[in-house]
Amino acid sequence: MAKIIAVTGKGGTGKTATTSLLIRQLTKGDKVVLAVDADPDTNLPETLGCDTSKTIGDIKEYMHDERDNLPPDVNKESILEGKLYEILEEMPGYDLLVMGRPEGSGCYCYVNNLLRGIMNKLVTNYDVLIIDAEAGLEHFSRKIFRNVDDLVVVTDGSRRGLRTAERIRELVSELETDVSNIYVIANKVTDANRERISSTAEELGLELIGMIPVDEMIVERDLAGEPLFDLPDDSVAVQEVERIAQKLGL
Ligand SMILES: Nc1ncnc2c1ncn2[C@@H]1O[C@H](COP(=O)(O)OP(=O)(O)OP(=O)(O)O)[C@@H](O)[C@H]1O
Repeated sequence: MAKIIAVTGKGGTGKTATTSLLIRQLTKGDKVVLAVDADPDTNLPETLGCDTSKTIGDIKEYMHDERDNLPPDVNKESILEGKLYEILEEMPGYDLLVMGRPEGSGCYCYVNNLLRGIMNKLVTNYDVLIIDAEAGLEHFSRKIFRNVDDLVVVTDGSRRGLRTAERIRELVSELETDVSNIYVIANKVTDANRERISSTAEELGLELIGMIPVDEMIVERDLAGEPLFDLPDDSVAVQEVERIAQKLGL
């Protein structure tokens, strides 16, 4: 069974940057990795340097629209499965799937039910599934992913950010998804706020598994519109993510 890690956090905290650096780290090992961009903003492919435009959202739309036009004797599940494999991007060291746009109006229960079955089957091909999840965790509520081993909440170092992490922890107990562990990563940490972050996290009972410093290399790449995936090994963010990956048993 694949280990499932979901990375979440408020927009702008560095959730996507952190996810892509965790994927970068995973490609250094010999695990078979599936990365899923489940954030409708869809920034992960760009951050990874992957030029993809095909999404699960498009397939869902197709199945939703064509459901009544498909001959009754065709197996809808195999059509959906075939389409899913068509959009599965094979990257060096990992595969990538993009969830894409949110559903249109109408009921998607039928498509989602099919999709859930196929995803559960697909996941068995991998050692690790890493999901860039949206802050509100809607996909989890829709139970596409039933069990998550590690939910990693990325936050900035502010007290408010850490409080958001606390709220996400509360939200998780209301989801119909089983989450085994909840961890917090503080991102864009500076020497000035490092101590304060760890004491606040402790005070709030949050399990802080890493503090990623503000990294000038990330800032430069962001300005130049370059991916973070190929950051050099001496990037301070890369080094901290390496330690975090170890703590996550990756
Ligand atoms: N450790 C870091 N040091 C410097 N800049 C960083 C760091 N982490 C992220 N950033 C920058 O912060 C910005 C937000 O990061 P990112 O896009 O990963 O956030 P996000 O939480 O995924 O937001 P969204 O959901 O809106 O994409 C980007 O410009 C990114 O380059």
